[in-house]
Amino acid sequence: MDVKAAKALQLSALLQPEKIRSKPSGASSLSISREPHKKFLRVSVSVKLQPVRTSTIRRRVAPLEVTRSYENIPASTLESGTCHALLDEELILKSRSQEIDPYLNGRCIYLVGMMGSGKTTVGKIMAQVLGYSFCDSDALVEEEVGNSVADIFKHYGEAFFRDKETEVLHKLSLMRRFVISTGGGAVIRPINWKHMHKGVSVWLDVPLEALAQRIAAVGTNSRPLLHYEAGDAYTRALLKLSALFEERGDSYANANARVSLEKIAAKLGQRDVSKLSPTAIALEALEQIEVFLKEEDNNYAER
Ligand SMILES: Nc1ncnc2c1ncn2[C@@H]1O[C@H](COP(=O)(O)OP(=O)(O)O)[C@@H](O)[C@H]1O
Ligand SMILES: O=C(O)C1=C[C@@H](OP(=O)(O)O)[C@@H](O)[C@H](O)C1
Repeated sequence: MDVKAAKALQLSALLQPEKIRSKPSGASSLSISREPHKKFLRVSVSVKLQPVRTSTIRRRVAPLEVTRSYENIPASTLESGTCHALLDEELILKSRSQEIDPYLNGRCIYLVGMMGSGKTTVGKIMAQVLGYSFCDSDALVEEEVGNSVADIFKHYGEAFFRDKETEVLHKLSLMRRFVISTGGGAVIRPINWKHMHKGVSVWLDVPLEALAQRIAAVGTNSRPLLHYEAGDAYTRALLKLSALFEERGDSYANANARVSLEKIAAKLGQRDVSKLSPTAIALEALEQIEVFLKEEDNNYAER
């Protein structure tokens, strides 16, 4: 074991009671190994915590267990403390997911938002931490039609794609324990909301400039509505995204919870939303879901 790195990764520093509202049960382990070329580390951490009961819902409280392996971490990253932050986030995510689990009661989570808002990236993290399965409604349409989204738009048109999207959302509304990344345009049909309201919906609200940056970086091959023939990628994407948002902004606001990247950045004292990690966004999503679910629970109790 690398002693300097182990010191940098004191487990006690991870157990911040005010953040995770839990206390250690004593079971924790850490192993660190150095890759042969000496620059990279493999870190494996396992922490088991006994949560303190805070919710009003009666439930059995399971211990909180997080096991994470990080491959190819530069030793400098670990020693700088970045690793602490990653592991802290992991524990907080897990704690938050346990907090909302009994209120969710197996209902699916639907992520809505513009193209490139991070529904897939953030959704996978949420599914993992909640012990849910993840699925992407676009991928299900592609599977059913046997073509990529881009080819479906090209050969059959948008209306055909929208019908398939509605069919897929209907099927998903009969399922439990899924985090679903929906297509950016799924919000425009009221019938889709009828399906999505069977679960809990979350709007990932990302400033259009940040979206345009991401789209310009990955290209528009899989996003036919943003396709452009020529010109500056960022400007083209921003123009198209702005036009779409003009039509859809109100529909996204139908979601049960809203995750505003601008608000997260303000909370963290950051100026640039593009610096926010998908994990920090997933954490805010769980917090906003918790707010919605507790309000729903209170309204139910008052009736
Ligand atoms: N928080 C983030 N910071 C930086 N890039 C991100 C973030 N979230 C997603 N991305 C990147 O943006 C692109 C679109 O993300 P994706 O999850 O596919 O969005 P969506 O499913 O909403 O279309 C991907 O290349 C992804 O890696
Ligand atoms: O905004 C839209 O109308 C669309 C978004 C895409 O999904 P992502 O939001 O996952 O890119 C995909 O469903 C299709 O290209 C149409």
